[in-house]
Amino acid sequence: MNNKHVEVLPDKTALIERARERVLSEIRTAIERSDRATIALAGGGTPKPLYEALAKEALPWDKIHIFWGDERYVPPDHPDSNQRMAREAWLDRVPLPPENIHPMPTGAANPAVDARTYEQELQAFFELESGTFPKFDLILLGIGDDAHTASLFPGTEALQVRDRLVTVGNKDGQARLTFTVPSIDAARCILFLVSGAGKQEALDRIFAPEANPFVYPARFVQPREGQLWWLLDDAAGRNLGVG
Ligand SMILES: O=C1O[C@H](COP(=O)(O)O)[C@@H](O)[C@H](O)[C@H]1O
Repeated sequence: MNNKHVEVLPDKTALIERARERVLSEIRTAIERSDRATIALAGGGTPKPLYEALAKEALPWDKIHIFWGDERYVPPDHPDSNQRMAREAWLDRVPLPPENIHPMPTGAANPAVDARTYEQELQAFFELESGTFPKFDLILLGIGDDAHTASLFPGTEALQVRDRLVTVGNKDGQARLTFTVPSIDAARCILFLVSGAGKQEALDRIFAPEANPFVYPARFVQPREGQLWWLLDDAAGRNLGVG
């Protein structure tokens, strides 16, 4: 796959700085191409300093639309909410028009209903024909120690869903909302951020020539036409033999 780029940065500070550069470049390119930039965010701890760095940028915020690639099934003010983290670290600190923020809904008391609602929002926003997937300008992703990405967890039904944009993920019996594999793979650019020794083993399996993607779900991420970036810090990526 010649659209795959892997970089190992010396430490987390360098990783975040490189990610900031890449995100700004993708935003610039998208706005030049279509006068708007569509970005789907990751949750978890790794991207938080990136979001804090982006909050300091002067950008054409009215042209930037923010979505999420996955969400914990909790209210938006819950400490585990991916939306809450991104709002606190970034979105609430910049003049983004409220209508440019497109959180995953979690209020229906039924994750399948909320997944369907978000799917419809994406279909309307991207003006999608039935059976097609949105081309996000950028999808940010992380991985867990178990090689999950977004909320696509090992051995779960969500991994098999190919006819939906958004589905219900399952982390140890707890519902999540998540982009499906084809929704991720349709993006123009996918940027993984991975930090820390705890991710080393998972990365080794994700990058191995052969391993079961149902066990190591991040292996499913293989964009059809878009660019795939893996930015790793040394603690995570030192076994991979990448310069
Ligand atoms: O639960 C999640 O975990 C992954 C990885 O999170 P991290 O804390 O190890 O950075 C994240 O990418 C995903 O969006 C999130 O919901």
